[in-house]
Amino acid sequence: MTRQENLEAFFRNGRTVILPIDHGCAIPVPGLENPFDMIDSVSPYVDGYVINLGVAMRASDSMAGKGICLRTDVYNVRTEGEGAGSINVYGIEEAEMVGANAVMNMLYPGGFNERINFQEVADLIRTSFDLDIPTIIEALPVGLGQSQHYTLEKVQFAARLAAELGSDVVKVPYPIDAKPGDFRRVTDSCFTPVIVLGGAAMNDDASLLKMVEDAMDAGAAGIAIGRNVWQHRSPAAIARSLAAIVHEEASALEALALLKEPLR
Ligand SMILES: O=C[C@H](O)COP(=O)(O)O
Repeated sequence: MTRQENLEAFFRNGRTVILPIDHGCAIPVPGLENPFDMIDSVSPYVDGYVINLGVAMRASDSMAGKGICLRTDVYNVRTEGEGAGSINVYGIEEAEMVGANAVMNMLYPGGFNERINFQEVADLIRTSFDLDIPTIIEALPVGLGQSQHYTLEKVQFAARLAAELGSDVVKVPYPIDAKPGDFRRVTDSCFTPVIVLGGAAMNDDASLLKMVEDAMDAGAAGIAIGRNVWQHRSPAAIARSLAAIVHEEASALEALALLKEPLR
């Protein structure tokens, strides 16, 4: 497949709903004990998955026709501590080996380890051209779980840095200080598609859906939301509501009402 064809595996009309279930390489994962059951249950509502090599090696039928993004770094928050950064352990060859359509790696501008991290990301992007497998760089100011640093100004810089380094798609947190419309500053200053992650489970459907509505209204190309889906009381129902906002231009209120409708 060409680089563009691989990228298009994740997008429908330029928009995407990706389910990341790669958290087992970084943080405890209550709710994700069986990643394959999770993949089966949300499959009708998502366009792709972010997974680690161990899951990718055991790909299930429900993943057929979906975009597969291989996580290339690892980070154990329990031993390293928050903000310690991650280590790049896999690359483009492993992605090809498991038939992935993209790779994902963290970028931590302002992190204590940024010199090594920037070089690892650059090396990954450079080698991605050898096999035409695109990169989705997850740009987090300072580090994973450092949400106090996820301000509009720092997220805007992080997104731009990822794009400048050559990422095909940039994934960022929704800024903690963004008012409706403010996220446009991030999407306007980033010349790649920008997708939004979810962070720790909010346990607040209305706030989650409003955040996604605001992000999409401000030019986001989609979402890669993990814990707020797979730790939800009904992962399939919340995935359906998120997909309604991203793909059908449902409002947050309509998506909230949809949560009460039975699943097919
Ligand atoms: O790869 C995982 C992402 O960081 C998104 O996951 P999250 O929505 O649980 O933050």
